[in-house]
Amino acid sequence: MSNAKENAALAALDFVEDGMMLGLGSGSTAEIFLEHLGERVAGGLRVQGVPTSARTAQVATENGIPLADANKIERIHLTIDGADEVNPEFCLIKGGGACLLREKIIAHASERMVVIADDRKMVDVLGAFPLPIEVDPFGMALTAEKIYQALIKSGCEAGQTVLRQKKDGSGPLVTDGGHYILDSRCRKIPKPADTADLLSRIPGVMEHGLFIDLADVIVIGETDHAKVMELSRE
Ligand SMILES: O=C(CO)[C@H](O)[C@H](O)COP(=O)(O)O
Repeated sequence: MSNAKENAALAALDFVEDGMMLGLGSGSTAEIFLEHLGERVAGGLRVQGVPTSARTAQVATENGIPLADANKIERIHLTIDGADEVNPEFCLIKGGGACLLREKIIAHASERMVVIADDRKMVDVLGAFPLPIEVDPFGMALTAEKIYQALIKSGCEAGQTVLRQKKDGSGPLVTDGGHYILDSRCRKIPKPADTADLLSRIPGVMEHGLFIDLADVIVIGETDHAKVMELSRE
C-alpha cells in the first residue's frame, strides 16, 4: 500500500515545471510527494509552494521547499493533493485529515489540480468514506440536522453524524481555521453535485469534503506503477 502512495507521488512530479507556484496538499500521500519535491528542489528546481495546512507547511519547510503567503500570490499553476475517495467522474471526497477548507480554497484557485491516491481510493459510487463537513461550533446541533436533511434530500443513504475528536481524546478536533468537523455516514452519494449544492447553502457549513469539477488529473498508485487519468473539460 505504501508503495502505491509512493508511486502516485513520484508520477505527480512529471507535472511540475520550473518556476511554478504550487498548491501543496495535505495528508500522508501529499507528504510523500513533498519529500520527493524537496529532492528536486535540492537539485536545482525552482518552485514555491502554498501549503494547505500547518502540518504541510512544516513538512515542506523540513524538505527545503520555499513557501509563499496565500495572501500575497496572484496565481497558482498547479495543486497536488491526496483524496479519500475518487469516482470515475473525478469527483472526490476529501477532508480525512481535516484540511478540506484550505484545500478547497487552494484547489479552486489553481489552474490545474493533480490528485494522488493509492488504488484503494477509487470507487464506483462515493460515500463509503464518511463525508467530512467543516462547521462553525455555534449552533452545531442545528447545523447537523440541516446537514442530515440535505443528505437525505439529495438521495444519500444518510446515517449517523459524528463530531470528530482529537486523537488524544482531549475534546473535539479544531481545524486550522478554528472550526469543527462532522463526519457524516452517507454510505452512498448517488448525486454528488446535488449533495454539494445543498450542503453549500447551509450557513453553519464552512465547507464540505465533496470536491466537484476541481480535479483535472487523477494519479492512482498501484504496487508497481501509477495510472494517470486526465479529464478534458472542453
Ligand atoms: O483530504 C485530505 C486531508 O484533509 C487528504 O488528502 C486525504 O485525507 C488523503 O489522505 P492520505 O493521503 O493520508 O490517505
